Amino acid sequence: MKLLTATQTREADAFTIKEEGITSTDLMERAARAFTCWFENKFPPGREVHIFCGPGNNGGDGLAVARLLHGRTYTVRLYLVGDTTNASDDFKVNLERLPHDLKPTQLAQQAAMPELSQNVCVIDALFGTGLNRPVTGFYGGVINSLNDSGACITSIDMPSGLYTDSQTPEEGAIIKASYTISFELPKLAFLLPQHEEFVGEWHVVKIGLSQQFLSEVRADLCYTTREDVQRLIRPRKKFSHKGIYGHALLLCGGYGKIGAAVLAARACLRSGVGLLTIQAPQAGYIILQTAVPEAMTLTDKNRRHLSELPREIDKFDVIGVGPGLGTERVTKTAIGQLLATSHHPLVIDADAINIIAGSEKLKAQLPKKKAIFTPHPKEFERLVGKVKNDYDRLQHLREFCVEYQCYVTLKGSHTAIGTPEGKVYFNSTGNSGMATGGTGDVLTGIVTALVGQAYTLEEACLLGVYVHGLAADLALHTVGAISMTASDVIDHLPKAFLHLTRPMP
Ligand SMILES: NC(=O)C1=CN([C@@H]2O[C@H](COP(=O)(O)OP(=O)(O)OC[C@H]3O[C@@H](n4cnc5c(N)ncnc54)[C@H](O)[C@@H]3O)[C@@H](O)[C@H]2O)[C@@H](O)CC1
Ligand SMILES: [K+]
Repeated sequence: MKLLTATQTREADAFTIKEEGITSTDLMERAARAFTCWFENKFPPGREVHIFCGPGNNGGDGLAVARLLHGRTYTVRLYLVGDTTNASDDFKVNLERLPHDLKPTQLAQQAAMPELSQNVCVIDALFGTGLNRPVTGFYGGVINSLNDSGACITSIDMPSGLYTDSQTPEEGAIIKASYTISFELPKLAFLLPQHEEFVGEWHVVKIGLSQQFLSEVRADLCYTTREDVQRLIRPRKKFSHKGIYGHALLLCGGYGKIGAAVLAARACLRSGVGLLTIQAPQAGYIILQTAVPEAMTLTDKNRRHLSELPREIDKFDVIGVGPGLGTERVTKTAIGQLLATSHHPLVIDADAINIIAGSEKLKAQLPKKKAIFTPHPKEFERLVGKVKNDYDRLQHLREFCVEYQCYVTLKGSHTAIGTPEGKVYFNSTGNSGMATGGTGDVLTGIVTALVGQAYTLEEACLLGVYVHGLAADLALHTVGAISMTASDVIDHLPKAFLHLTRPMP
């Protein structure tokens, strides 16, 4: 699914209106109905609902929603905020359409703000995608009062004051919504961690924007949905054998962190790899042979740390490297050797990222279009330097992927996958239970297995990250977020793959 900018959203609206031969007021009515339908399912009738409308079409939505909720036994209080004499045309049409027994209150100064108790619902229809400057002055004061009221705020389309696809200036006030109901598609702003307190829980409601426009519009940012990844999965063939599904090598584990190798290996095996070999320091031999009997284990000459590469390295289809390695000198040398000599696709995680991040020479040796980095935000900063905010991080992500012609899965609540072409895909699965040690090692194992099975690197990133989050979402039902461990995520991989290979409901 593509993510559109505010400008593209306006174009999509206009295209739809033209294509269907409807008026913009008709489209607004559709949006208002879709919002109202969500609202009615969430909040039982009889609730007191205070709706605050700004001067644009977002305010127009608010007026139409007020009319619809008023007709459905909610107690509606309606406020027109600021100067609405130059309001948008559709705002004016919907103002006219208000029933006689629903009289709006004009709010022109801060002192007129109503007292709101904590148990009322507030609908925020001040500004949507048409915001073109930071919200200050009177409107800023209104936003701050709404935030301070403690009432449950539901925002129409956007939390008012938040920019849709760029950094909101510091001085701008922003609504802190409990819920944000977005029309047709999510917005980039929803996917960035720094906006959590403003966006709250977000949902998308469909308003029937033109499918032709959406399929033809150029977008470098996407949001990966179940349909997107289901299209990628290749069913296994009846006459297949283990040789077809790739031989993966994991260079993982160090003294005290052999568990990381166990997790990566178990996840790799649960993700369909044909054969798996692990090269680990001697300290890991018995542990790995016992914990992961399906994998072959090669022992390093070093007792505690990785210090060498396997002799027959050419026979492997993919190499996953990093979890639990440590950054000893011998290990740095081995990683240097790997980048200097091997031509394999590489999945690079944890300490392997840290080692490469510290050396321009190693970065320059990265094989073009053959490396996938799987950093968490701190590891990513080691690669690219300190970032100022989430938009800056995204910019660095795109630049790094283009410069080094590599893939990066930047882990987070909506893991962002950067490609050598400068595209970014945001993931849609996963939950806070994954914020625990070892889940990254699991991702390394999954992505390594998929590359081994000859998925393209982009496909392996998209599918791997999605299925990793999906397994955690399924684990949520049995173990919950607090108790979830990395092993629980592995244990739910079979269900996750089953889920994806079943037809859509
Ligand atoms: N265009 C369409 O056909 C549709 C639009 N829809 C709604 O329309 C919204 C976009 O509407 P608009 O483009 O009219 O924009 P908005 O309603 O988001 O805001 C535009 C108005 O706010 C003013 N404004 C912007 N920034 C301000 C600031 N910082 N302080 C004070 N005033 C400020 C502008 O001068 C303008 O009057 C969407 O978010 C959505 O809610 C939906 O009804 C679906 C259909
Ligand atoms: K809004």
